[in-house]
Amino acid sequence: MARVQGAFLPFLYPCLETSPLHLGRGARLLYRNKATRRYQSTDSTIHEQAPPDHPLSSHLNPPPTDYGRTIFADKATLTLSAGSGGHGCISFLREKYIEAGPANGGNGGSGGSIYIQAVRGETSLHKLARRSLLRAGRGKNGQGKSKGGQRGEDVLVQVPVGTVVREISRHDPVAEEEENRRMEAGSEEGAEVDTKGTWRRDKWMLYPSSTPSEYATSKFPPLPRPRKSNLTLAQLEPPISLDLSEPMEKPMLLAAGAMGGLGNPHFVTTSNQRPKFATKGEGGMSITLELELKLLADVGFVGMPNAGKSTLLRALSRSKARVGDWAFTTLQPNIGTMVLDNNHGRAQVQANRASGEPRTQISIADIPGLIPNAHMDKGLGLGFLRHVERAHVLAFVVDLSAGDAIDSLNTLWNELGEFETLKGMETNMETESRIVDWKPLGSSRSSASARDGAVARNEENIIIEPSGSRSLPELPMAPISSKPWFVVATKADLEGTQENFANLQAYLDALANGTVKHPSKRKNVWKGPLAAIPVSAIRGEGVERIPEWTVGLLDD
Ligand SMILES: Nc1nc2c(ncn2[C@@H]2O[C@H](COP(=O)(O)OP(=O)(O)OP(=O)(O)O)[C@@H](O)[C@H]2O)c(=O)[nH]1
Ligand SMILES: [Mg+2]
Repeated sequence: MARVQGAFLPFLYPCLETSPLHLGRGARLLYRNKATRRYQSTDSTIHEQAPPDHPLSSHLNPPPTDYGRTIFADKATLTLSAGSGGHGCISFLREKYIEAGPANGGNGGSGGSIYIQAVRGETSLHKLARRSLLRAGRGKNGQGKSKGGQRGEDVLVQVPVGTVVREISRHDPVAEEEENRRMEAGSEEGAEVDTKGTWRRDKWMLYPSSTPSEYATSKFPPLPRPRKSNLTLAQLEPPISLDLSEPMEKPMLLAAGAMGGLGNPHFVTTSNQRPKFATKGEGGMSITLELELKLLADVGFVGMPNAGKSTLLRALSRSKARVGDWAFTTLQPNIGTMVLDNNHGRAQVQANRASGEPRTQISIADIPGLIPNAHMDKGLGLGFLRHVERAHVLAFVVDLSAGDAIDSLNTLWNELGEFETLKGMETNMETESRIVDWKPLGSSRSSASARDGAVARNEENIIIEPSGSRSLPELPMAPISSKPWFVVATKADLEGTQENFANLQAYLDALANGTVKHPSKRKNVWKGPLAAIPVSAIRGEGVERIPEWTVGLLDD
């Protein structure tokens, strides 16, 4: 590898550094503002140990190498596989003086089911996105002495509140078997399906010590109908489409485990008292789901690059978002959680007026910066606004030391307005493409039914297209301009920022009075109290007003 200039090394290759922080242990813990006194270090030698290029290194002014990557995903595609049933057992009673006792094989246990539950405390789908396949346990096989097999283990999928679940496809062996039987019965015009005497490897269990010749001669009864567990009644109707916007007390069943096979006592007849066969367990169903987080955070930060969004997030939460004195330090959204407590570890419970449940924390999304013409794909584009779009409240982070704050605010609003326009156009195009449904001559019926995921019979073959295998439509969202918002004016500690702040405040007052036009140039804008909160995130000053104001907006 070519040698890299020493000065760039810590920035480009943090992992190559011997000491990640250049700092002593005390420096890592130093946390100096009064609102966050809890983490303050007791190490008095701290400033002597800090290197000259980061003389005041702390949680809020960290060197660029001191950061933790947020592992975060707002989408996940997941295949859930319910447990298959255990096989039935072939066994006979054996006791003293009873040489050839009656059949006593137990039934197989049923497979594990899959449940889903929306819970508070989860903020991301990354754990599920990483797994991609979740399997419930298989039922155990039945045993001799009429012992039934054990049930398979259930799986509980816990997702954050605000997750939307949509089904992409499913494979249900029991339903398919039933469909096959129905089609066969239909083709023979109501004649009873005769499966007598046939042996199917996937359905029948055979007595281990029997010889092949015995099977060639032995008679099999008609195959029992595929069995479904009682739990399937509680199963959701396909295709699954859920909007889990409230925390759930009890889990909801997504896929019930399959039934176990029947033991050999089920096949005792007058002609065959000692049947040497049992049935295998049913196959478990599998469902492929798309999970998407509809609500990401309570507050979303919108600001230009280098405005101080990540520093503000660090000041409000224990986030380790990367901070650097250059544009586009943040390349991926950071989600932080601000605990509403009284600085002594006791939760300051605030009633959430909408649902009446207590609010103990606020989640914050910090996204990469926006620059003028971001909607023309300048900078990092507008893709990240997807995350802000899903916040309840927007906080515009404006740097008071970087030119006119009003101009910055207007630029940001302009980009949000353009984002909404682009989205509206996209939605219209999508709707149009759905309305115009091209059908080739003479195949109108087949294409219509294929759209619905039904069975489409072409001339030569049958196409079974899983419903929703095409890309799913975008989630409907409230327009950005209708969200409550406020401004956080940062870097208020720097010289000569007072005047800039005063102008900004006057502008917001004029906006609230209606003397100035809304900067987004949209119609249905949010009309509420507008505030500009001056803070110095790097010193942790003034930030305590942010949770207060946010809670007020969230509850209104
Ligand atoms: N003086 C002063 N400097 C600040 C303040 N807040 C942030 N900074 C500095 O501003 C620079 C940029 O801060 P970041 O938090 O990385 O800014 P950002 O908005 O996240 O930037 P991007 O992620 O690139 O969009 C850093 O050098 C911070 O130390 C503040 O309140 N006062
Ligand atoms: Mg940042």
